[in-house]
Amino acid sequence: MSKIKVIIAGFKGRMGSTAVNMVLEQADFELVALLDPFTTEAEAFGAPVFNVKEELKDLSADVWIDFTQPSVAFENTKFAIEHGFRPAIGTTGFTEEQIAELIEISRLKNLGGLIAPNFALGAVLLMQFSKSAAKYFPDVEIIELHHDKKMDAPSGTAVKTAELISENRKSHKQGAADELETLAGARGADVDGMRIHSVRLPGLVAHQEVIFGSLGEGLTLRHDSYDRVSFMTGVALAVREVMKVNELKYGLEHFLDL
Ligand SMILES: NC(=O)C1=CN([C@@H]2O[C@H](COP(=O)(O)OP(=O)(O)OC[C@H]3O[C@@H](n4cnc5c(N)ncnc54)[C@H](O)[C@@H]3O)[C@@H](O)[C@H]2O)C=CC1
Ligand SMILES: O=C(O)C1=N[C@H](C(=O)O)C[C@H](O)C1
Repeated sequence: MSKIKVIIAGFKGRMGSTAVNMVLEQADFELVALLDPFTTEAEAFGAPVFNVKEELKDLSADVWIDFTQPSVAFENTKFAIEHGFRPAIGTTGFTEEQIAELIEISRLKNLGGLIAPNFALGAVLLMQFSKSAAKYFPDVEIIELHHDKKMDAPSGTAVKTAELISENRKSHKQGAADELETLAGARGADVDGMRIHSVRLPGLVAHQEVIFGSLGEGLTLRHDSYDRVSFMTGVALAVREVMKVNELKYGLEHFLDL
């Protein structure tokens, strides 16, 4: 059987370098190219290194893994789809409109792919459990906690969690009707009246709590990524699964039996 040929964009970064190790460990994957603007290497890990994506346009490859940064993620994904590379995107910061546009382009191209705000299986379960709990606990706040080099806030995971909760929660403003913020931002970001709070501290990796409150009871769901290796089972799964579908999906749950 032929191997799945993989490109990694952002390979010098925290996630990209972890993904390189994962790809090299898979017998059915072949690393065919690496992309990162901030390196002078011509080759690394047996694969050619590129600094700009346009240099990859004639390459023969199956999957484009992307762990870059929010400001380039949309253009990278569009480029991958337009050149026949199935995207497996971990980079966050997409708008709803951008995701809809990319899905549309993937359908026109009949090309599978995935944008996954979180590849950790435990985080995907946390999001699904939160969606279920919201049916019975409509009052909820999301606290996401990350390392202090993170560029975007709120996290992609928190946004996706809020979207899933919204599917089961009637839109309403939480807290006191006459609540007053005496310090701007004290109540966090507002999504349909539920709140997202972003914590950034050295020492953290990626963590999220979803706190539900009701009459005389509370329910707290929490996931912790202590190490970036936590995301790799999901990335490997995505690389294999994007080969089997014909459009871009949003969320790793599309490839899991939940
Ligand atoms: N979906 C998931 O499970 C996870 C997603 N992430 C997301 O992945 C992204 C990367 O995170 P980190 O690795 O921590 O960041 P990082 O800053 O360590 O790495 C980003 C890398 O991308 C490179 N880069 C920047 N522009 C580029 C371009 N145009 N083409 C190719 N490479 C480019 C940078 O030089 C850097 O080496 C973030 O958006 C983060 O939120 C992070 C962890 C898990
Ligand atoms: O930047 C990170 O580190 C992470 N980003 C993703 C997000 O924004 O949700 C996934 C995970 O939380 C780690």
